[in-house]
Amino acid sequence: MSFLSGRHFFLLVTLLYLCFMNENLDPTSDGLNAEEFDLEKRLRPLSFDDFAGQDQILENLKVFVQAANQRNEALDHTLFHGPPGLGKTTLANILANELQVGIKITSGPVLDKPGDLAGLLTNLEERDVLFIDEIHRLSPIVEEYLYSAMEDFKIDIMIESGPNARTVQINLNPFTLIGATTRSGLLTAPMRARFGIASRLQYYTTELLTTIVERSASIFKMPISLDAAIEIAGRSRGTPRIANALLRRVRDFAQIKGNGTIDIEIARYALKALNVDAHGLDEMDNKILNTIIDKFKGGPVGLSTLATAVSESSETIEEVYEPFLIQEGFIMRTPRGREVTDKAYKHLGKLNKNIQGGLF
Ligand SMILES: Nc1ncnc2c1ncn2[C@@H]1O[C@H](COP(=O)(O)OP(=O)(O)OP(=O)(O)O)[C@@H](O)[C@H]1O
Ligand SMILES: [Mg+2]
Repeated sequence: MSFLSGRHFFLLVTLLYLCFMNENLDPTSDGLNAEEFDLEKRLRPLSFDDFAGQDQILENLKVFVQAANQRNEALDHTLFHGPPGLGKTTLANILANELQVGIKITSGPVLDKPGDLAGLLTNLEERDVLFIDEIHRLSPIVEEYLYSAMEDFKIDIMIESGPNARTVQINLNPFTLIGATTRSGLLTAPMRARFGIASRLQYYTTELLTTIVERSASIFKMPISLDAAIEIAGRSRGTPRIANALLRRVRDFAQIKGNGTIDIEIARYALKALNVDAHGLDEMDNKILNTIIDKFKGGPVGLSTLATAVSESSETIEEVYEPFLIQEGFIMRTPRGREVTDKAYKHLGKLNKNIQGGLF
């Protein structure tokens, strides 16, 4: 037994610990309860073919996956960024499926020590995917630890403690890191540079969301008319997650107050009862528009002033809320700041005093 010296024993224990450590996997990282999580899972597309929209991104990914499969190599590290609910987590899972490899899922805030990350990394098999959600929230020390793993597929682990402490380098299986973030502006430059593939997801058109609503309804075995699907899609803020959530609620109304079919009447009735905005704008969207109009005379107002006024961070406004409001023509970005459009006044039923002033 002389080969099992104290040092070797310590190393063995460390490795065993790393192998059995799974607590950082966080399947419900989107913060849903168990039932909603289960429904969400059933609706989540599993292959490229099930995934609607984001055509350019998908076309490229198909090529990269096919090439990696042919060469039997790990796919290059991939970053998905864009507002919540547009399909970043879904695409990470699809990539693992299409690569026919395993996926381990974790998120930035959960990994607070390099040891947590080491546990996940040493458990990856060749070509596996490690998905890190909210990757902008990794602590600097964990992030730095990730660099050599991503670049050279090597990590250093510390063995023993006190005066005998030393590091041992471990080779990892080649793997693919998939990162997702709603706040790409907060990613550090070295982190960003380590992703060979980076894609920004866009909001969905009403047509695309209509097909997503129809697909989800058929998974629920719930008959739905085309006009009802369009109505739900049009109020979903360009976001599949919201479309599916609205569909689930409308389905409840159809089951209890209707005849089990989703037609335009029950869809309108339900959406009214749910207080869903005609354009699908949410509370913060409306707060932003109201604030620019009421406190800043319609703008222009600087981003940080606006952020303070609505008690939200500038980055969140810029990366989560503003893109949709700009795309839908409710606000404009001017060199002097953010300005609401006439469409915003009309939407909120407010008088545009700037135009009135010019008339008299
Ligand atoms: N292109 C799509 N086609 C069909 N369904 C989609 C598509 N994109 C997203 N979905 C649906 O929307 C839900 C939310 O998507 P997902 O969880 O991938 O968003 P996300 O970008 O990871 O959001 P977050 O930033 O909040 O984590 C999925 O469960 C899936 O059902
Ligand atoms: Mg996600």
